[in-house]
Amino acid sequence: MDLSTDACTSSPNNFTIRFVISFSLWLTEEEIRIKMALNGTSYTTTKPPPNPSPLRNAKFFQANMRILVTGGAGFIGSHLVDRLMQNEKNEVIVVDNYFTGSKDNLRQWFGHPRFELIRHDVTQPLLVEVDQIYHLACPASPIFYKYNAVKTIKTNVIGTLNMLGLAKRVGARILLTSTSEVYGDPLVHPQDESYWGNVNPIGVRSCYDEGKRVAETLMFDYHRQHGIEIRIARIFNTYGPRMNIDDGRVVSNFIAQAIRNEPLTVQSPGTQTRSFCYVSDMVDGLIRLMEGSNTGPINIGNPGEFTMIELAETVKELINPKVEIRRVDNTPDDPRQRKPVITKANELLGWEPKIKLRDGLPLMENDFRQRLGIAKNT
Ligand SMILES: NC(=O)c1ccc[n+]([C@@H]2O[C@H](COP(=O)([O-])OP(=O)(O)OC[C@H]3O[C@@H](n4cnc5c(N)ncnc54)[C@H](O)[C@@H]3O)[C@@H](O)[C@H]2O)c1
Ligand SMILES: O=C(O)[C@H]1O[C@H](OP(=O)(O)OP(=O)(O)OC[C@H]2O[C@@H](n3ccc(=O)[nH]c3=O)[C@H](O)[C@@H]2O)[C@H](O)[C@@H](O)[C@@H]1O
Repeated sequence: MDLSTDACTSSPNNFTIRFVISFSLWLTEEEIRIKMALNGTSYTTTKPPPNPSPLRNAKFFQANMRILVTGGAGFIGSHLVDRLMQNEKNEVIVVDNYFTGSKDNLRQWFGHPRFELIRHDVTQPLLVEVDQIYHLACPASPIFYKYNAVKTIKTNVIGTLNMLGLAKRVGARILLTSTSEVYGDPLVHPQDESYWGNVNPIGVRSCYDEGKRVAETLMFDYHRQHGIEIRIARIFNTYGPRMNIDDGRVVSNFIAQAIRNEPLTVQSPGTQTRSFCYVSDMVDGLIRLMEGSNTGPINIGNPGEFTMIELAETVKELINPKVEIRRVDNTPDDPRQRKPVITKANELLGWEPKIKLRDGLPLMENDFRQRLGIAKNT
């Protein structure tokens, strides 16, 4: 046993702790943790989950895995639910406050014995018995997350704290959908997970960027301090069917504009870049991350990088060659470039995106045409 825990000697508390560490042959987990902290080493072991609550068996249907999806009525969340529901050993509980999501996205599962939908705001505590938590709840479109900035940061901080508290109580594994926006307006290009970012802490986007950064911090603090099993995905711009038509994000804007024969609004300068991932690839990456053994953070995104002018030209070519491309003002703090390094996702999860932008855009066009009631060639 290493007795050289001399980091602090003055405080009586530390003296007592050292005494206990030195003279106890059977160290409790808490004692080992304190000893490691005094040594300056980090504590990353994972506690076994607590005994399942009797409530875990309260329903007549016994799934192998009970999975909570927060924000499950939203764009990515509803596609994730579809995929999880395909496995008949899964039971899925969705909680959502419908701020940017819609019950319509989950209509196909209403009445299914393995599915439950709860109207709930994650800034309030939640008591359910689950084995896994996919924590997505948070508005994602800049227009919507800026609309009530204080609520956005509460959702990111208090919401994540509540879900971590739930994970701790029931011993569930929790996955956070973080964002490439933790890299801010990156000074390193492309971005890998070791980059700490360049984020404005007091800007109009900070409720989201800094909110997600604190959410990541909370995840790692619960992991180190309480042994919670965590997974963090850093998602890069994702697109696909079910995005809100007037969502404000660039792909949904351009597709809706092209279908309605309205000018495509390229925000200045138009040379800013993004890398767009199709939603089915994203869901595949999230499930692999949850099921794998790595905590992350792991970038999940498609490294194909496009300027906004290139995106507008592609949408024009594929959807409406007659449409005008119009330059409009940008919003503050818009990141100038963004492209993920996905080596970690590839090596640790065996994941890479399959759908190219040119193949994904028409799939989204079909969904938008159906919802807008505008057929092709009219
Ligand atoms: N789509 C992307 O490009 C992208 C990129 C990076 C990160 N993400 C993250 O992925 C997650 C899902 O994004 P999305 O594109 O599906 O967005 P979305 O807006 O479609 O979905 C978010 C869902 O969360 C719900 N929600 C918001 N605040 C809530 C609260 N306080 N309590 C309960 N529910 C709440 C909304 O009603 C909605 O259903 C978000 O956490 C987002 O930050 C998305
Ligand atoms: O993937 C991410 O990490 C983040 O990506 C997006 O944030 P952002 O990239 O700013 O998304 P958009 O609003 O779609 O803007 C992308 C670019 O398109 C431009 N844009 C947007 C809308 C438009 O009509 N025209 C246009 O040129 C913007 O100026 C910006 O440069 C998401 O909305 C965030 O939730 C997410 O976390």
